[in-house]
Amino acid sequence: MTTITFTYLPGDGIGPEVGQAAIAVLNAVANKFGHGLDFEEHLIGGAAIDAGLKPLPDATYAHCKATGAILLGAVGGPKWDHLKGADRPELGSLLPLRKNLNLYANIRPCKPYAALIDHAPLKRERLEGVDFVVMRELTGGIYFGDKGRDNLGAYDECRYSEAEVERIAIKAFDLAMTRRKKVTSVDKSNVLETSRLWRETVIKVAARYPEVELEHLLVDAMTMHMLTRAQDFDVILTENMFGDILTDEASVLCGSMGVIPSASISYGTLGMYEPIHGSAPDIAGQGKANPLAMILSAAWMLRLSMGMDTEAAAIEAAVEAALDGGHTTGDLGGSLSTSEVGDWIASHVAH
Ligand SMILES: NC(=O)c1ccc[n+]([C@@H]2O[C@H](COP(=O)([O-])OP(=O)(O)OC[C@H]3O[C@@H](n4cnc5c(N)ncnc54)[C@H](O)[C@@H]3O)[C@@H](O)[C@H]2O)c1
Ligand SMILES: CC(C)[C@H](C(=O)O)[C@@H](O)C(=O)O
Ligand SMILES: [Mg+2]
Repeated sequence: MTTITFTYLPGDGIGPEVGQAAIAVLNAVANKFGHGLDFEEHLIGGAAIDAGLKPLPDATYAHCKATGAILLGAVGGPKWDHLKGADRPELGSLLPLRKNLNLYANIRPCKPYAALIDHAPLKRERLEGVDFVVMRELTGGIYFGDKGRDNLGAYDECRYSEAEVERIAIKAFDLAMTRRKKVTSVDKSNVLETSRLWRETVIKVAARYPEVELEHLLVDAMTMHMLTRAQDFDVILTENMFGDILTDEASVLCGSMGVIPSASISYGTLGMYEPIHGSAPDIAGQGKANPLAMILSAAWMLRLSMGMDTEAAAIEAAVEAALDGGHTTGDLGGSLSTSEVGDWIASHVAH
């Protein structure tokens, strides 16, 4: 018997709500396919702080390292906003987890579901045929530079080494080779030196992939192109902060913040899987959160960390069926609660 083994980090706000829904679906997958399910739940972020621990407790980190497969809800929220630096949930837990596990490649897909196109705020012709993936660099750039306050004010240093740009560019070109063979690299090379290095390095890597078309766009213009000609993109390669911002924008194409999953990977099967959204304090505790991004993140964990393609596809088919049948939360026009959507998808997987 194969066992699905992972570390479960519900975190804060809606994290535990969407997490419960994903666990229900993973239970159904384990039953259906005759697998064992072996996970430990650990504290992270604000929940760890409230328990008198560090934002990333040693036991949490040790378990993540041991399983090498992590399913994370979200961290942070207004309750912990007064905290500074590494005492904050985001800086003290999520970022070190990504950095220390060297999860430098963050993959975020954008493919609007057919069932959502009619509900979308954008016109049908802007959405039909959209299918791109953002390859976001996750362990460098301004998030990880020196930051602080001095007598002049405040500063955040942004650094990239050529090696950091090269390895994420390779991931993007490798992915493009399995898709429509186009990479759009997004930078701010008209102003930033890190972006100039980014562009030079991407051009060097591109020379090794003669079949792949390479396009460069400046990030400000990209925010417009993403809404007006999203069909033109296949793999969008970008640095840490630009990727963060552009993928929240991409959620508008997909119908909601609650539908885009992500995988953070490096080499081998090590991976962390989390929705792109945050802890959504405005809807936390009300059963309103859409669990699809978390459920799809669990599917990616099965596929990428465990090689369970069939099991992942079964979850994705159930998500599609839920959308087709209107079994959704309010953000997608439905009337189900978070747990009801999770249970619907779990029972669809089971049959
Ligand atoms: N990976 C993470 O842990 C992560 C990611 C982003 C933000 N955050 C943190 O979350 C907190 C809140 O940040 P924010 O409000 O800017 O962003 P957010 O993503 O939490 O919420 C933005 C908007 O999207 C909605 N939304 C998000 N997820 C949803 C879902 N599953 N279903 C329906 N609606 C959903 C929210 O209600 C809100 O209106 C902050 O502390 C931030 O640092 C954490
Ligand atoms: C919470 C924050 C540090 C995080 C990021 O910016 O990477 C989040 O916005 C995300 O998209 O995963
Ligand atoms: Mg973000």
